[in-house]
Amino acid sequence: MITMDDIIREGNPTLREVAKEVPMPPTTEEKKLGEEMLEFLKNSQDPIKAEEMHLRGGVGLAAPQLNISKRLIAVHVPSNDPENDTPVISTVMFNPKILSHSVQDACLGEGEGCLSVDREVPGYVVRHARVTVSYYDENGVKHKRRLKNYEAIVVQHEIDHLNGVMFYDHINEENPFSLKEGVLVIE
Ligand SMILES: CC(C)(C)[C@H](NC(=O)Nc1cc(F)cc(F)c1)C(=O)N(CC(=O)NO)CC1CCCC1
Ligand SMILES: [Zn+2]
Repeated sequence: MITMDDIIREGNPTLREVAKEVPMPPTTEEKKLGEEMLEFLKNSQDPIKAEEMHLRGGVGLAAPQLNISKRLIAVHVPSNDPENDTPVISTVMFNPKILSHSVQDACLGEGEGCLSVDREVPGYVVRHARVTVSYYDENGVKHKRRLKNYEAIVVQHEIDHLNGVMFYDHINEENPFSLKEGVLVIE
């Protein structure tokens, strides 16, 4: 199973590569990788397992972070409502693609971090507020899904990893907390 030791950190050139499309349908090995990535996220959000395995609570993971330069991501975003056990999104996406996006932008009020970045990088990471993504599932079936708010941010953060982009590439160097008119701040 995947642990923090399998996650490469900034400085590893793989994080700056453009990952390769996965031919559909995925091979057994690629399907297994997707499942393990999702399992890592679930484990990382389980207090007992996270403590046992020294995992950072993760909501998304891209294959390049495992030094595998393939266009494959996993996202597991829990519901905000503590009463609700159903995650907002929990899926493996092969060859995810942003088909369209809102004019409106958004950012997380607390900025972003990254499982591959062992330091704080303060500043707003401005992204699209809403996106329509297409992707293939582990059976090679094509899906199209509209995402908004936090889950839209997570998927954009992971797709960035497939293009060699790190969250801090989006932060305004002159003024990390500058925001244009109309940008939605997600708390
Ligand atoms: C870098 C880290 C701080 C671990 C971040 N987690 C997170 O932001 N909060 C979190 C953790 C949980 F377990 C449950 C929960 F609802 C929220 C994260 O997983 N990522 C994913 C990543 O590094 N992918 O490559 C960074 C996030 C920043 C914005 C979107 C993803
Ligand atoms: Zn990341």
